[in-house]
Amino acid sequence: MDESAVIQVERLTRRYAGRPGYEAVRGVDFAVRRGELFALLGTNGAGKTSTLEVLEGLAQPTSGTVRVLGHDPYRDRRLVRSRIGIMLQDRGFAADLTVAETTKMWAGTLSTPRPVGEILELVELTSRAGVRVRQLSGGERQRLSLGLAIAGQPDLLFLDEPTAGLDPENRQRTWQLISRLLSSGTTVLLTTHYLAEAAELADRLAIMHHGRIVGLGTPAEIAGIRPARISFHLPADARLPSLPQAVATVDAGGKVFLDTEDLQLTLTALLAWAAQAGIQLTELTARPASLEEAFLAIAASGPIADSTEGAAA
Ligand SMILES: Nc1ncnc2c1ncn2[C@@H]1O[C@H](COP(=O)(O)OP(=O)(O)OP(=O)(O)O)[C@@H](O)[C@H]1O
Repeated sequence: MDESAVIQVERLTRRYAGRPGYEAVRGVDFAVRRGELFALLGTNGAGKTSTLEVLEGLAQPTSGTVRVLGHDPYRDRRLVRSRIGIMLQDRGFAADLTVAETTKMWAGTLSTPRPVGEILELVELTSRAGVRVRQLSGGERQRLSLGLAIAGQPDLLFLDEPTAGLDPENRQRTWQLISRLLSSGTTVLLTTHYLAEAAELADRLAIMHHGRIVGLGTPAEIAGIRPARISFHLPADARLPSLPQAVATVDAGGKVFLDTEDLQLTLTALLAWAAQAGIQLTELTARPASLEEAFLAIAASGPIADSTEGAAA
């Protein structure tokens, strides 16, 4: 066990009653370090929610060990609950209460709540304090939900799809709020379907696929499983030599793409050749693979063979 970890998950499995032999989570290991934002990504039905429910103390693992802030989140729920915040996707707000009343009511249930004014300030809802919840926009409602999640000054914050359905401007605003929380030392576990969100916010991330973790690392490390890409136009009479580590393709418009495992090596060779031959490479771009490309490659890989699938529970 890593004693410095805020969340420690070892060989976690989760099987649902009524689906004999079907494991939604199949031996998952990961640790979340103090102060980091760790994102859990996955294809649909990959097992993110099933994992999250165990971490939040809402369900027991079928097997394996989970520690949250040093405790078993299910058995020691009382100890853990006061130190975590959970932002739910669909919090059932009372539509007729105002923003301030909703926040005050929630803060009243907590042992060490922040003052209501501070909560509203943190999620930029001060000017909406007297507005009824039913009149809030989708973005404001999500920010209220975030406000309630941080009301108890949690050491650990669970954010389940915090920007689902938001427009780009509101998404950016929520990202800024989350970044601010991180800089104040809160540890965050985020699940999201927006890869750009994970790329922007996550220190490290895990990609789940069919109940397993199939990629774990920084966004750059995960993106690095796919080749980098160089693209350019060549003059019609030029012939490209063979370049180290590169696989070349040409599209119908004559644009050349070089996929490479070693961007620096291939690019250096390309530029040296062009300089020596006096060739102008127009519209030249070079970039590493994106998190999205890596994710799509993983998602396209299909189910992972597993001897427990279909076996008796
Ligand atoms: N209560 C349940 N009973 C039986 N099977 C379930 C139950 N909840 C989830 N499952 C199944 O377990 C698998 C994992 O589901 P889970 O909701 O954890 O995935 P997810 O990664 O959160 O998916 P999504 O991104 O689509 O929300 C899916 O095949 C799902 O149908």
